[in-house]
Amino acid sequence: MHNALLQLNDLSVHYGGIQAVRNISLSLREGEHGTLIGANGAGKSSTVRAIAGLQPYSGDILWRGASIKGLRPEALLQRGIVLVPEGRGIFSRMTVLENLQMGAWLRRDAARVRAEIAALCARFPRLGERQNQLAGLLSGGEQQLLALARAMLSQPQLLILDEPSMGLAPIMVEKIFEVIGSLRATGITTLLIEQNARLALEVTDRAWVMESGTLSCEGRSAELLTDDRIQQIYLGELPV
Ligand SMILES: Nc1ncnc2c1ncn2[C@@H]1O[C@H](COP(=O)(O)OP(=O)(O)OP(=O)(O)O)[C@@H](O)[C@H]1O
Repeated sequence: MHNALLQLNDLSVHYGGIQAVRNISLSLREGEHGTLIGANGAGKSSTVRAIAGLQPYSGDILWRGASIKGLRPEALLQRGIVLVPEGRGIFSRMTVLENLQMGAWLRRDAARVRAEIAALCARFPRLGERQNQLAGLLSGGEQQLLALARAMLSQPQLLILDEPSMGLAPIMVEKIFEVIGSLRATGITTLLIEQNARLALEVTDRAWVMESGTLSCEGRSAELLTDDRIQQIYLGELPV
């Protein structure tokens, strides 16, 4: 497809004899917000780990039309491909501030980074107030905010979020989704994996449904929200 920022061509991921992802192809345009939904074990995390260079794969992944197969995670980060992994990947024995600084480790514009950290601490006062505390002492929701703020400091062009609401209280899920929704105004392309399919479909443009390693359905998120089969299986709305 023309103008694709990211394109997966026949992507497969194996773990020994287990094939977790089976020849999937999809593309995401610049500025678009996509979501991968599906049951546990469908292959969503394996797919995004492959995109971020954390998982060997067969098939090909193109970034702005050129293959990025075999590139290390740092090289992909330099291109702007940033993954906030399931479980957040916070450095729990480092302070909140040190975690934020880690997000900018490839950057050379120190003054700008300091200004962006100050702005993020003002935007998320819970982080600002706890700058010098160990990140491991934050609540789950605060850690997720920290993971999002740290990812923003890496200047992502594609921000991949793997289960950002996992294990969070409803009030924090709301807050996290407010932040994810606000990314729409930034021009950053996003790819979201989320158990809460309704929320995921509400904040994205395009969706792919994964089942047993394959893509069983794709379409505009707004259309999938009203699709009977999707409603029954993924939105918990059983027919009467
Ligand atoms: N490191 C691994 N070694 C062996 N099998 C794995 C490994 N990681 C994942 N799998 C298997 O690959 C399949 C896909 O897992 P994956 O985590 O990609 O799915 P998922 O859709 O992200 O599910 P979840 O929401 O549970 O994370 C599952 O059958 C899983 O058990």
